[in-house]
Amino acid sequence: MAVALVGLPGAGKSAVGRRLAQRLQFPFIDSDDLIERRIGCSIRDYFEREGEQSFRDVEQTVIAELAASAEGIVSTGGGAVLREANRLQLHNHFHVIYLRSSPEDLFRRLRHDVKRPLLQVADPLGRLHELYAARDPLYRQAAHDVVETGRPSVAMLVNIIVMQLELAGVIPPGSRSDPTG
Ligand SMILES: Nc1ncnc2c1ncn2[C@@H]1O[C@H](COP(=O)(O)OP(=O)(O)OP(=O)(O)O)[C@@H](O)[C@H]1O
Ligand SMILES: O=C(O)C1=C[C@@H](O)[C@@H](O)[C@H](O)C1
Ligand SMILES: [Mg+2]
Repeated sequence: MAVALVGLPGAGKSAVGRRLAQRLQFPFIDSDDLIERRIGCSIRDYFEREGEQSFRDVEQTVIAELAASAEGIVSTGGGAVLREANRLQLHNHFHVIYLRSSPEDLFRRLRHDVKRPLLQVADPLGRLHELYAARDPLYRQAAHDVVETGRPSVAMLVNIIVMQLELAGVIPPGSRSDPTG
């Protein structure tokens, strides 16, 4: 069983992915964490030092490795779908869920964030609109399902995804009952 979450920065891939993995008792892997372990520094520092393309090369290697072992819940970096090779790896080896959020929702969640290098600009909302326009079609190409994240809480999103995974036959029926009530 392998599920990958894709979506823009702040869509909830890490937050939802971690809770989903706990609920289903599957391993949770955040591809950004794997990359940071490999490069030995923060992604933000690596962007500044080596540039985005070098980061994307490391990201592609990590995604290919994850696809080869495809297990558990993987939350991907926001730009993981930019390369076609990554979109194919993800689509072919995972059940991919696109957590779709509007630029306005993302801006509300991330306006105080300083960790996401692509948003450290004068007009982060404008930047989110650009990222959304460029990437929404790519997330849809990679994905098997789309989940709207605007209103539901993280806990509600986990319930929605568990239901979708059951309907898609990715997990057996009965996984839906929430042990926390
Ligand atoms: N549905 C939601 N409702 C309210 N807050 C949320 C929701 N989803 C995520 N958040 C909050 O928004 C912030 C960003 O979420 P998260 O780090 O999971 O995003 P991400 O998709 O992993 O981003 P990145 O691509 O940059 O890694 C976190 O503080 C998280 O708790
Ligand atoms: O949206 C992006 O391009 C990125 C999102 C983050 O998850 C990191 O993977 C990195 O900061 C790049
Ligand atoms: Mg994340």
